[in-house]
Amino acid sequence: MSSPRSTSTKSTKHTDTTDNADSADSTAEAPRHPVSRRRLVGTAGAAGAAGLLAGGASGAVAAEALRDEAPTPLTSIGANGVPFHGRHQAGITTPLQAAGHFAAFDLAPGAGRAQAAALLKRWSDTARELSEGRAAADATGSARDAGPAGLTVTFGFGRTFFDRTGLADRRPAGLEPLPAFSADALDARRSDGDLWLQIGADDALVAFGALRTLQRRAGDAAVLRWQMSGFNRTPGATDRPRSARNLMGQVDGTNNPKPEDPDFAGHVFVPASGGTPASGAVAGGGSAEWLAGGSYAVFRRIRMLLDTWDHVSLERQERVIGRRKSDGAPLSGGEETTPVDMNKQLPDGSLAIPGDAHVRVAAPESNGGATMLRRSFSYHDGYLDTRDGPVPDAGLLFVAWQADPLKGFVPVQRKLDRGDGLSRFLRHESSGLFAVPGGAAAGEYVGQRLLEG
Ligand SMILES: C=CC1=C(C)c2cc3[nH]c(cc4nc(cc5[nH]c(cc1n2)c(C)c5CCC(=O)O)C(CCC(=O)O)=C4C)c(C)c3C=C
Ligand SMILES: [Fe+2]
Repeated sequence: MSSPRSTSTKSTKHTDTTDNADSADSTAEAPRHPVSRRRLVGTAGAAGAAGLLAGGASGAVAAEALRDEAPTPLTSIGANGVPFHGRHQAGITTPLQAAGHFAAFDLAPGAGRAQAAALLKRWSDTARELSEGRAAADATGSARDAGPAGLTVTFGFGRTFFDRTGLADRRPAGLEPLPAFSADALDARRSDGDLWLQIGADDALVAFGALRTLQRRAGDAAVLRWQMSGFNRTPGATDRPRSARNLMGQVDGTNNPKPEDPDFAGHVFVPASGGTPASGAVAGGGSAEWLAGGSYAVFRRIRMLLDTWDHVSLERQERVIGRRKSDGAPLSGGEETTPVDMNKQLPDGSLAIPGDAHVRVAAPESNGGATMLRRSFSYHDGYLDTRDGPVPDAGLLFVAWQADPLKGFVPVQRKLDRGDGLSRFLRHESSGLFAVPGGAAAGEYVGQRLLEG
């Protein structure tokens, strides 16, 4: 995803770009790392701080103030907090974090609606406390000493959840199973699930602490079905905020819809009743009002055939995507953010963006306007033994967010399945489709409107 990340000097920066930022719970116990003045001095820069300390009487006062400061402040990354409460769950429009975990759970035999409700309440409380940086919520100790580091936890419901909880009549129409695609090589044991968690943080220990704590707090109600881990670039690793890169080396996320686009919410979030009927309705008609403000997540583990890719010339790699590898600029000219000119011809009359280039085949204009927000993590799970020797088990934990999978992922993947130059370098190995409820209001838990409505 491309959302540029801004740096901040505040202790709890609201990185989320939508309205989660207005609803942080201010009534609970204090976060474990309040801002300190030392941090503010630090923002003056090394030279400024050195000048202060060397500056005679006033320098001595400043030095004393620094010594008396407690606790030692966090860097801006550790101190960043993303509000848990809001109209939408955190982790959808939140800028990509450095570490990510995905996990699916099935309700335990005998667990039904009551157990699911208690579980979602437990998980929501834990996620809120962890995202506020409250040490007591971390059952592992692995996140001790750190701030929330931009932690987000996002919860989703799979198709089977509604059968297990006796809520089949409230299952939204958008949860119809995804069609089979010809390139699928899906592992059923690592696909689907009653419940889905997406965890992201800018610190690997914080992200792990959240995963493990939430898994433990599943208790007897749910059992882990599958779990996968991913990563992105660490914020601050580049000279300026830049789009992500994937493991093929491409700039990835450039042409994502932007929160400031007038139709962004319509593409990404399920409207209240009266909006698109298909996504916010139940299968037999009627409204799935509980999903208003929510979204649908399509999750795919897509392995990249990196050894094959690495043997392809740079020119060919760029034509497979339709963009330059160095800076992500379209092959039709300009820079990264220049709109792609699909009709541009080269002097020999051929198309600058080839007919099977990934960006041509995937673009909304090639798919009746189909639009999704891609927010993926790279993964590397070691090496696979093959006849040709070890090959990296690496690729993309692809996540697409949309108001309606039939107007986002499905038509685009159908098209890619048939005519995408990139697909011969990819293997889709696992898949899931989840209905992600809107965010919880203060005092509420995620999914309460479904489970208690
Ligand atoms: C079904 C949807 C998509 C899948 C699956 C998918 C996999 C995938 N994509 C890349 C790399 C890039 N994708 C880019 C653009 C792009 N991809 C999709 C959809 C899917 N990609 C869309 C809708 C778009 C935007 C098209 C447009 O409007 O221009 C790009 C270009 C940069 C960008 O805009 O993000 C790259 C690079 C990989 C490696 C991959 C599977 C592993
Ligand atoms: Fe793509």
